Amino acid sequence: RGLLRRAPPIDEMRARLAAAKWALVRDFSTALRKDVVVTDRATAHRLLVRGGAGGAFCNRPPTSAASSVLSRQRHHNIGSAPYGPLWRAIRRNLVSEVFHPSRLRLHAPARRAALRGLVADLREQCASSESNGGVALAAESMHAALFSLSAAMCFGDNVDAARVRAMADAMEDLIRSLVGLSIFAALPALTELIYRKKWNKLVSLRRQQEELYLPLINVVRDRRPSGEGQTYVDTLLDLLVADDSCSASGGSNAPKQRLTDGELVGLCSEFLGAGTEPATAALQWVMANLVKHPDVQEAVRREIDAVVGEDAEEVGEEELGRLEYLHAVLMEALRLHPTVPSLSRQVIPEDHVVLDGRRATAGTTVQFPLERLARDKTAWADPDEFRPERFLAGGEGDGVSLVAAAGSAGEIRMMPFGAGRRMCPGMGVAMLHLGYFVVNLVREFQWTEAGGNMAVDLEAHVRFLNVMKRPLRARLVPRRKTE
Ligand code: HEM
Repeated sequence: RGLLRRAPPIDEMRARLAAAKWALVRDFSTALRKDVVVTDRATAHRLLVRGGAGGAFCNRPPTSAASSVLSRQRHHNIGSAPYGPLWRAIRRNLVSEVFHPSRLRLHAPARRAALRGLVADLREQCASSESNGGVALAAESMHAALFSLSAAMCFGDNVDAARVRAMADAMEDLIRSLVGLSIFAALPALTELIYRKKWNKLVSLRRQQEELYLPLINVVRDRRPSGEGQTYVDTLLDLLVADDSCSASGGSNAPKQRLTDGELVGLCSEFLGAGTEPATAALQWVMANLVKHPDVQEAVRREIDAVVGEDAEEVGEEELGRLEYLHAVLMEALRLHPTVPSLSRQVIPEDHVVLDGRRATAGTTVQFPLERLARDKTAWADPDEFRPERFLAGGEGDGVSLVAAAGSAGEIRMMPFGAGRRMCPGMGVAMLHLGYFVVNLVREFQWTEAGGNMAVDLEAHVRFLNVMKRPLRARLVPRRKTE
């Protein structure tokens, strides 16, 4: 009886057992992985841009994307696919069919609708919170706006708002679960057996995605072939891909087939997640820095008034190329707060990767920590300071390109979108969305610091992404009258 009384309650014992089991699995996998971290800018350039002599040094370690994990690394999206014909086909489709400038222009109405929705939402929050000084939950509103934009580009702009919200919630749930799931990528069979609960959770999240996405995919399928497809799903339905297992080279003789429903769901999930999450984090970092630096915020406004004029209804996306100071602000925020914390590549037998004078063995994972590389004292003066002027003509960052291979003189000074063949294919559209939202949000509102636990805190929370530890809240004062 005494023993029973002293024993912790059964739930607590279960929790302790689960924690011990988890720690064991995590340690086991860490012990198996061979990680090298590259912090030298010239080495990063040599490896990422020039590749591993012989091979391309273009593979990632197994990822925790749901499709890949649940299929034991057999089904892939762009980010998880091994370097080969499948990756080439689905990446080329995204870059040249969806993100080609002529196609991107077709989504201008969706961008305008997302911006208008965001501005209206922020105005309403200001009005209803007037008693506490117009503090707005900016982070949540930005996420909703960017997610609805990604959903419109993926499925079309007629998806009802409730379903868009359900997809956004499901994505949030998935990302929260992914944080603890890298273990599934490393040791799928073992963890499926002993970490049943997490596995089942992933299965149910994936099922939820299928229930949400497949009816929308079928709507697109049913209305074809009438007219030019404009959505991501349209392009995927047209796509024929070679099976990686049939053709290592991707030659034209390899049999080609349409994507399965499972693959379509995985690719849509990647499009919505990769298209929304890092961009929302980046938008928050930019606006947070503008709250902390009212002089910079004012300078952005002066540039808008000079270039676009005070009376224009909005700053159109075609004006962004003329806003040099705005560009400098975006570059500086991306340098200081790269929203993807680290790039990773995995050495395969064909790669000849030399590190510290020795050839890295196949299986070695090479990490490139982005913030550390971009805050290198030997590359930037006062690297931790937010100073957009450094990117203006004559500044130390003048000419630094986001395509790290271009104009980088054999070293990498920043690469928030990665580098080499696997760099982010969404860079152009991400910069368009960031510029368009920032410039119009600055024009519509005066952004100032809220007090207490609503104050802007630039501390980062680095897990899956590098996000603000305290989501952005700000006191907003509308600057323009509504009609
Ligand atoms: C501010 C926004 C964004 C940031 C900071 C960002 C950053 C990155 C980074 C650092 C990588 C890894 C690159 C490498 O390994 O060299 C990446 C990959 C990727 N990103 Fe983005 N990204 C953003 C927006 C987008 C958007 C809008 C999309 C569109 C759907 C997108 C789709 C992807 C995909 C598919 C990959 C994998 C590429 C591959 O493996 O070939 N990203 N992104």
